[in-house]
Amino acid sequence: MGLRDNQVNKNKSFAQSFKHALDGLKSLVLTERNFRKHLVLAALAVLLGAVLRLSINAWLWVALAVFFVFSAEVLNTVVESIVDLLVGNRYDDAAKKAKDVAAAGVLLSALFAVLIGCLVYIPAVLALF
Ligand SMILES: Nc1ncnc2c1ncn2[C@@H]1O[C@H](COP(=O)(O)OP(=O)(O)OP(=O)(O)O)[C@@H](O)[C@H]1O
Repeated sequence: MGLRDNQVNKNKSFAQSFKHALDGLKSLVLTERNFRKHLVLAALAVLLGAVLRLSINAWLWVALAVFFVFSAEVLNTVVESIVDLLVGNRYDDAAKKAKDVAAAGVLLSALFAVLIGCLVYIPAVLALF
């Protein structure tokens, strides 16, 4: 992934912790296709929100939905990585359950985002007419 510095001991400073968190973000963007799709959709939601001049209350709901989806993607990627580390390419029922449930978390968060999107953007668009 191009992120290896071979460190295996604990971070010694906030700067080091922060750098590794940024490495994680970089890894998400570079390796997770679904995360990139959600990033683009979030950018579009922010753009549309700016055009529609959403209220602060509406922005809070949009932000909650966006970060909920991002968090679910992060958790999904963590689960996939750990499962792959443990079982590799071998089929395993527990591995399937872990990956499927993690994916279900992303699906639930995306449904929540769609719900918030409808509740926030439809009235904002209708208010233009
Ligand atoms: N080792 C395994 N044992 C059993 N089933 C597995 C295993 N690895 C993957 N699967 C099944 O294949 C599906 C896809 O797994 P994969 O690791 O490719 O996820 P992915 O393509 O990264 O998923 P996503 O679309 O969420 O990014 C899993 O949801 C699971 O049902």
